[in-house]
Amino acid sequence: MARKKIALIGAGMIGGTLAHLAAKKEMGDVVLFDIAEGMPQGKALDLSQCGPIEGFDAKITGTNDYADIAGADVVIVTAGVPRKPGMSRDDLLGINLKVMKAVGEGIKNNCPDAFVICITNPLDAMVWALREFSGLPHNKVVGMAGVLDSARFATFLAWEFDTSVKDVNAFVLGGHGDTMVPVLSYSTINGIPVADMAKIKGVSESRLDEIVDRTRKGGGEIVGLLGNGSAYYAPATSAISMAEAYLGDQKRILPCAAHLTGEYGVDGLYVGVPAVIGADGIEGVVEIELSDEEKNNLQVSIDAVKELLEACKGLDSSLA
Ligand SMILES: NC(=O)C1=CN([C@@H]2O[C@H](COP(=O)(O)OP(=O)(O)OC[C@H]3O[C@@H](n4cnc5c(N)ncnc54)[C@H](O)[C@@H]3O)[C@@H](O)[C@H]2O)C=CC1
Ligand SMILES: O=C([O-])CC(=O)C(=O)O
Repeated sequence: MARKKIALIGAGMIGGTLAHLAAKKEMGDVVLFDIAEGMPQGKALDLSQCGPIEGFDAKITGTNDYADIAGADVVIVTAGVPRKPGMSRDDLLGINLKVMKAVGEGIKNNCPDAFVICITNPLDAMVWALREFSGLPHNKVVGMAGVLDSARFATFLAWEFDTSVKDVNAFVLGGHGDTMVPVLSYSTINGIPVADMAKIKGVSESRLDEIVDRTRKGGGEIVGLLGNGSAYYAPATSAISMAEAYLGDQKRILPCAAHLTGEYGVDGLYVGVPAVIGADGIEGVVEIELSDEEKNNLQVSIDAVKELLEACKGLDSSLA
């Protein structure tokens, strides 16, 4: 069987990390695309030279030509600009929307059968715009955020309960902004609801609220610490798990920005929900029961995403 082809659009911090992970896991041959000349070629050369040490068989190439992503099975998009301290993700909308237009056309013209994972921020608006510009089926274009946000939530819960992260199953719904909805009622420590574990361990409700708040602001915390750029190791790892679910037809239920057509009362938007990823891309959305408070919080997050889509339509009339 021929090797799969993974195209990475954007060869910056996340793009380079994605290339390394994809090669190390032998997911397929990797093409790193960027508009910066020389940079993707340089990273590809450097990463290729990990091969003899790590013992992976994967061809890694760098390019500035969209023709080289032809026939890709998976495309992961990180092209664009990250935020700086003091900025919100939404401040990136204008600049990254133009990038999505170019990337969407590149994908449409070269690999229209690919499964496309968008990472560029502001995520829920950019994945929607990328889908519009590329014209690919909605089930083949998805946004990565929920896996990352849930991993942050899980990390903080594991630290609080002094337990292995392997036993924590934490869950975040909604848009990838400060209004995201970490859902404690569906988060467990090896099946034990977090609320029960909190009682056992003497963790107060207000402490759990602090963990929820830290999760919501998890991206900003790292932006503030790095001083230049944003998180990249965990974002890349998250997207790789989604690509693996597709390539391996794993039917994993992963929180991701999926196109909704009525689920959760939402029509025509991309919002973070539990979605099944398999060989057909997004094969379904799982609708879970939420409390009134959780529903209200989700609505706030959905409204924030809607506002961003209106802003996109105002900036690019082809989206209106
Ligand atoms: N969805 C999520 O959970 C997360 C999203 N992000 C977002 O991911 C994006 C990328 O982050 P990093 O890799 O850290 O940024 P980076 O700045 O290191 O890399 C971005 C790359 O995109 C390239 N680029 C710019 N315009 C392009 C175009 N038209 N075509 C192709 N490439 C182009 C740049 O030359 C640069 O190499 C940012 O928008 C960031 O906010 C970051 C972390 C998590
Ligand atoms: O916070 C940012 O700008 C990058 C991002 O989306 C994250 O790390 O969650």
